[in-house]
Amino acid sequence: MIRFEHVTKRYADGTTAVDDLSFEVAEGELVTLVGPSGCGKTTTMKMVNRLIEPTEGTIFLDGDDISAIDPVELRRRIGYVIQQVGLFPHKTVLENTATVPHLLGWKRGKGRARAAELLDLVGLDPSVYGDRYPEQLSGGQRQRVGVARALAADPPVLLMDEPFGAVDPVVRERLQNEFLKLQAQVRKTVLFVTHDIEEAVRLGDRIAVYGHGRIEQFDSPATVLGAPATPYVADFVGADRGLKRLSVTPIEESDLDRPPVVHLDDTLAEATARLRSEGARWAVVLDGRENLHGWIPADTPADGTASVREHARRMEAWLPLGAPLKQAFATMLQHDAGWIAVIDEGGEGRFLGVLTPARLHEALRRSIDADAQALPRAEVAVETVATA
Ligand SMILES: Nc1ncnc2c1ncn2[C@@H]1O[C@H](COP(=O)(O)OP(=O)(O)OP(=O)(O)O)[C@@H](O)[C@H]1O
Repeated sequence: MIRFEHVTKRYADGTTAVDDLSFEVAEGELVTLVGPSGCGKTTTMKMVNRLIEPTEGTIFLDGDDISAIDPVELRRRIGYVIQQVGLFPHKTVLENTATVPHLLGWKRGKGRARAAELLDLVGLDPSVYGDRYPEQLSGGQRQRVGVARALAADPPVLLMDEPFGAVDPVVRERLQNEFLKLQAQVRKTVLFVTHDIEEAVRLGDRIAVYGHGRIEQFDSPATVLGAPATPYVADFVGADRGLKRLSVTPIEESDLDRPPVVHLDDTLAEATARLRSEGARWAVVLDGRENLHGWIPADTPADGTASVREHARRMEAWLPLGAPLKQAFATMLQHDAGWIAVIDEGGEGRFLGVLTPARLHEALRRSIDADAQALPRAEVAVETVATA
């Protein structure tokens, strides 16, 4: 979709910002460009929409050499989001979002309808925010308008230059999550510039780690973290890359423990007697369709006729299979839970098992070793020290 072939950019003062760069971004792929300040990320990005012209080499968009495409026509195919959102202060949020459809000569009604749809998509209710002016929004809300505006003409390609750089870490993480959900729906081809390795790892399908004017490594987040190609990359991703891996390592079925299970309609006396005989302190409670309901402690006092249903406790700490280990860890902390329930990814809610801190640790170590040994994670044996 976007292809760089031997692209070099030398500025008039002799600075080589980009040096013989070749890489490709596939359709629907999100590639993050990450590296320290001044390494050529923005220059790379601006060459794609011809805000900057390369000194040498060729850039292709969908197979077309962009130097042969009229820049105005080219920019219609490319949404652009930057850190200083650049909203028009005297226009409302809805008008700002409809800017590009307006420029494209869409009928006013159609442009506004599209703008309202997009505001909704980025989590801003158009009936609440549509008539506000940019100064009446928070920084995070302004960034969302910037994203909505870039998507308004439905361009196949999005260029995003530190779009979440100006907001605090909490809002930033929320915007990143929202953007990932949005991207899962719209599947644009995205080049995303950031100097934050955490952000690059969370968002990118692949990451291009920049050194000076060159790409040092172009790989999946897990590979960049697990097997940095050069000492420079290892240094850039940092000594805590084991921790960062938490965000890119999904919960797999083989990571789960299978504790005792009881059902809502079981009698309490039978259920607790069984748990005690198995030496279990608690059990997961499922409904008739094997979906997660909650949990019950083995020492729940049983009076004659009660069923599990009346004494089961709701389980708030759960995640779908495939969620990153980091989220599992955060969920444990948030709910002060010694384990979390893991359910079917498909959204049916079928209970699969539980993840404990020990198993989480093991999954992380296995994931790191798997990369080093180029093996699937489930096949890696790790030695663990028994704590019980
Ligand atoms: N117009 C210009 N004239 C001369 N040199 C420039 C110009 N624009 C950028 N540079 C230089 O080119 C190099 C790459 O700049 P670029 O903006 O692409 O880096 P970056 O990786 O995006 O940095 P940052 O993260 O700080 O935005 C830097 O050394 C910069 O000083």
